Amino acid sequence: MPIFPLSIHDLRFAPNGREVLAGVDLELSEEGITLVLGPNGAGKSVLLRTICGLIEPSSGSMAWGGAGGTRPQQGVMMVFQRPMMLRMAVLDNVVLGLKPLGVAGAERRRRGLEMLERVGLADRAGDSARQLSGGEQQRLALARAWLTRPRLLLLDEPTASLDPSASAAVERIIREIRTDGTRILMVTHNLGQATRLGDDIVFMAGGRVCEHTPVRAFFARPRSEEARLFIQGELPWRMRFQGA
Ligand SMILES: Nc1ncnc2c1ncn2[C@@H]1O[C@H](COP(=O)(O)OP(=O)(O)OP(=O)(O)O)[C@@H](O)[C@H]1O
Repeated sequence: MPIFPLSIHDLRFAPNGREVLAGVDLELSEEGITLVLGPNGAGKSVLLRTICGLIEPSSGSMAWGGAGGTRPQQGVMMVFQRPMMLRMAVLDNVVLGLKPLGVAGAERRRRGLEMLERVGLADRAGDSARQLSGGEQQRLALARAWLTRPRLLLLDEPTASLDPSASAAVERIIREIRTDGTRILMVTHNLGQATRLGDDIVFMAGGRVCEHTPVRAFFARPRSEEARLFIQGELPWRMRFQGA
């Protein structure tokens, strides 16, 4: 079932009447890494969760694979800032997504071990996943998603609590996943990371997409006033004073 282009139009989410998504318009084509930037509370995580199907929007439309297309049953995965680790071994955790795809036990194990090798966790296959460090758990979570060969991978601040070397390892894996053909939409607060990884930037503020711009142009000449202030480090203050 086709996933791209994904066309999001006037998407709103207003729990208890408070607009968290206030009319998001966004078009995602087939390739690349799109970074979602914006101040705290802009609605970045909610947007990713809505795309993933974890949040039901109040109104608006998402057309998958062209006009009228509905959400595909498979092919969209999300990895969170604090990934979920079941009380099982690393290998059992990494192959979790293969069973619903009908992959048999021995083949699951083979693919799982191969994947752990790719993310540098092969020697930890038999350890308890919950004993891994934060960076190792994030690599495991990415490996688990990657193993299902998603067409679209949603990443919500995957390096937020990691040190620079663990972040660099995660960034390397994200690049490889992209090279492997997965479209990535990722939230980050790290502007350096955005320039290292991103092809384009979606900038959000106040529950809206203010602009969607190629990464170089975004940092050289942001089109929206909100993005300009954000890059200068001023947006959260202005929004507070304006009561936004
Ligand atoms: N499931 C939900 N139901 C109702 N409100 C929610 C839900 N999830 C988040 N919110 C609210 O939506 C607003 C935006 O939250 P969101 O987590 O999307 O912001 P964000 O841009 O990701 O911010 P941050 O950078 O701090 O993570 C917040 O006020 C939050 O409390």
